[in-house]
Amino acid sequence: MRTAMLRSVVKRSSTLFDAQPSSSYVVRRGFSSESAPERKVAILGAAGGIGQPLALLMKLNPLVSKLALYDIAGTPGVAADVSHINTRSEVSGYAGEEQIGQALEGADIVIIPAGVPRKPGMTRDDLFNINAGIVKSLCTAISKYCPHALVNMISNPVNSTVPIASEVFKKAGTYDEKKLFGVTTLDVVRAKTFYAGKAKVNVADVNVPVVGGHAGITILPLFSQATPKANLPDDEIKALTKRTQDGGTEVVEAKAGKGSATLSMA
Ligand SMILES: NC(=O)C1=CN([C@@H]2O[C@H](COP(=O)(O)OP(=O)(O)OC[C@H]3O[C@@H](n4cnc5c(N)ncnc54)[C@H](O)[C@@H]3O)[C@@H](O)[C@H]2O)C=CC1
Ligand SMILES: O=C([O-])CC(=O)C(=O)O
Repeated sequence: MRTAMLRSVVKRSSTLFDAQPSSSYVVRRGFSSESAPERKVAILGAAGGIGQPLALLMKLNPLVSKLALYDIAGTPGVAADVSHINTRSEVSGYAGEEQIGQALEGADIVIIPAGVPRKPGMTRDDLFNINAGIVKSLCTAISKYCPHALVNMISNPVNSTVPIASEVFKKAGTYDEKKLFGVTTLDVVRAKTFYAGKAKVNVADVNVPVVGGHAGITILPLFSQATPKANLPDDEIKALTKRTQDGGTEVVEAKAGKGSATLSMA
């Protein structure tokens, strides 16, 4: 899904890498390829639990030519580390609000895992007050510096942060419903894994559509449409549905206060 999205992106110009790097951020040159198109990806919240493995995966993606890693702190170190991987993209680290413009300028895709994660006993909605403000300010910057970028919202509660982003973009006159995504792929990933285990089929062959939102009962895995067909009894379908809906809580509880899903998410 990520690859399909990246393939649909049109090249846009970027001036960032023509400039001399200042001492406050790092620019590391990667290996270039003549034939692959130029595409810049910016990760906002790149020093966090999701941001770091996501930065690694983006660095491994041959469709990415520039990777901008932005966070309030810690990104020069993450950028230095990831930049040593021998793939084509140039990696830059940006820390602090005064550098967000440089991080976003020319970005084709912006991925946002910035914000606080849940602790045991919390719902995703409990994150609203703090994450709403973070998302609002980041989306305001996106409107200003890369208004045409595809925006992938990971920060929770996704059911609310996506509407917040759309309102910010509408106010700025940059809203395009085809370019704003709430990232709920993890629900599909979980539904496939849990179904394969119950149905005793190869997980690589499994497809399970999931519709709705990204919190509790708003997550609707359609196991009736799952393939390969397995004719599981109703009680097993109910249990699979509940486990998929509660998958995030399962990880939050297992991590016991050290955050929520990061690796399966990235
Ligand atoms: N959509 C989904 O499927 C999932 C969403 N999440 C959500 O993703 C978010 C991040 O989770 P983690 O990476 O585990 O948290 P984390 O706390 O490990 O990392 C968050 C990062 O965001 C940064 N940050 C905070 N305010 C910022 C700002 N104004 N600008 C830029 N960066 C800022 C922090 O410095 C930190 O590095 C949480 O809200 C979590 O609930 C988590 C798992 C799955
Ligand atoms: O449950 C959480 O807080 C994180 C999340 O969205 C998930 O793992 O699906």
